[in-house]
Amino acid sequence: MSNFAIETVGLNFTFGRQAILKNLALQVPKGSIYGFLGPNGAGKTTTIKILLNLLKSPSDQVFIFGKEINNNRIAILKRVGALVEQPAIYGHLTGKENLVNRCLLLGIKRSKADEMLALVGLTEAANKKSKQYSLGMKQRLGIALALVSDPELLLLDEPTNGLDPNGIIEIRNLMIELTTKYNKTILVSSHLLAEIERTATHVGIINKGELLFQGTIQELQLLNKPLLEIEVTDIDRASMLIEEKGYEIATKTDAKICIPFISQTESGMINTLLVQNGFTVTSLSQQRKDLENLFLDITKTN
Ligand SMILES: Nc1ncnc2c1ncn2[C@@H]1O[C@H](COP(=O)(O)OP(=O)(O)OP(=O)(O)O)[C@@H](O)[C@H]1O
Repeated sequence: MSNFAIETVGLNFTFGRQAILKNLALQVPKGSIYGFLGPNGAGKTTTIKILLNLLKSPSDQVFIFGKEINNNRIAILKRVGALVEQPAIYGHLTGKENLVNRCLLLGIKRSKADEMLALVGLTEAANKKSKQYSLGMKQRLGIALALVSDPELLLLDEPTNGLDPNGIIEIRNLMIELTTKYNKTILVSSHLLAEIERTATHVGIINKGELLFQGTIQELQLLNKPLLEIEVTDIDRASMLIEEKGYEIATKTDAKICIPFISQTESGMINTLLVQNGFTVTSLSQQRKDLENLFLDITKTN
């Protein structure tokens, strides 16, 4: 029995002559929230469509619950729910009617609709026309629709795109609840490192169709160590002083110096050092790297 809900083995995919996915080896452990991270155009949606057999993969490259996808399409898809691009919602129907429709279609008892509304926090809006829903409510209804058949695996393509901070938190909490309380496995794509870091247990980073990193969130955090950003007068002389004292300069621009963050105490000591040597420190703050800088680090380490 495979411990992976999803496994791709050297997955290659082309659109015409353009290679979109190159030797992709995803391993999504059962019960995980797997953050599938990459910039626009990296190949996330294409991968998700392949995992749903909406795009056909070469044989023996995609396995869901240990079974090859092309040969076990129906059996696999029964166990998978998805939200890809826009959720398929009928705007003229209420949230509840949308869900009841889906229940009838799948031969599932209607009471499941109320259960799903409660799960995604839409009970109060159940009888409102879904075209009047906010974007966040529509996304939650989309997830509820994907959950009607009680799938073990949920594929969510950028579910927080365009949501306000509250909407993002609601989706985040829902994903955590679904894995911890209901034993689901979730693959969620995003182009935002900070967003993935908040929920994922595992991460895969894709760029131009290649998997640059795959591991646990702890392994990613080891790579993504925070920086101390120092805005100070006379940058060149200040950075010489910092280096003389044995600190490594990560980056330097005309406006600021970044060094690896060590501790609050150490940051205070650097501040004192600069001030005592006649520099004016205008800002001292801890920063996380963004996705682009993380890419540079990963490429360097590889
Ligand atoms: N139907 C198609 N025909 C040809 N090329 C396509 C098609 N769909 C996607 N592509 C190309 O495949 C590449 C990967 O696109 P994909 O949508 O998978 O990326 P993504 O990581 O999901 O990015 P985004 O966040 O922008 O959706 C892009 O270069 C895109 O232009």
